[in-house]
Amino acid sequence: MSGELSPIDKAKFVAAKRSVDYVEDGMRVGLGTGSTAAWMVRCLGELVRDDGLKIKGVPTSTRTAELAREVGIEVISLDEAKWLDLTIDGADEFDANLNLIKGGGGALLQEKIVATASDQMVVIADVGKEVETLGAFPLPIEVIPFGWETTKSLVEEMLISMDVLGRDATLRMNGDRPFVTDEGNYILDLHLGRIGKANQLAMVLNQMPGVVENGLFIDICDVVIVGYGDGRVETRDINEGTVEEDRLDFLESENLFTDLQD
Ligand SMILES: O=C(CO)[C@H](O)[C@H](O)COP(=O)(O)O
Repeated sequence: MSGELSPIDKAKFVAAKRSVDYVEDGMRVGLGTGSTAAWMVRCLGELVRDDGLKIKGVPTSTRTAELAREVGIEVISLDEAKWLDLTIDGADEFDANLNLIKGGGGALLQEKIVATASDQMVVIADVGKEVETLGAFPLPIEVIPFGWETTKSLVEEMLISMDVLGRDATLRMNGDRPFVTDEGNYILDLHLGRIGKANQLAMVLNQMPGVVENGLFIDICDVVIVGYGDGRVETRDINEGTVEEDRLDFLESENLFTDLQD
């Protein structure tokens, strides 16, 4: 494949490219899922191939596992790794406290398990994912297929009782069939509009029978690397605030873009 990357893809790419600076020899690294995380996996693969970087990767989905193997990253399971130095993943939304909505790609369960088992979670995102209040992006929850319609009704009732703005839940589809996660579950997308008490909602959702996990990542993320379409990158660190602002030179990276897309 060839051709110009769109500004959003450039933004995703520069965030991904900067994130691999966090990876050191010998690390066990959680590998996220989604288009931004895929750039990061390819960048890591390049470092493994060309610079002899030695890492073990724990993928958060079968898709990411396939890509990681393809680009030459040694893949191990989370149980083999036991604990990770770092996880790098994308997000659908992030706010000023670095709380997130994740699961747009349907991998939220493994993503949350892997991120929680890591010393540090670094999120990579284009600037369009930044929000004042979480909730414009539909909140995914992973549910057991058994009785999913009953679970959906109970979730909707709970949203009414919590006075949440939007109450609609829709079953995520893959063509004319339900989308099925790597764990064999379904996804309900909650169209909330605005999530006032994200922590409370996350806890209530996870207490409901049939709900396996929700896509709110509260107090899990340490750093968000924000990419802009013009190549600028900002690093938002939970402890240090915005610590960095610079630009990745696209001209120098032109071959890399082409390589990565081929
Ligand atoms: O949570 C995720 C997958 O479950 C992704 O990280 C999220 O959907 C962002 O995807 P993209 O980088 O393609 O915009």
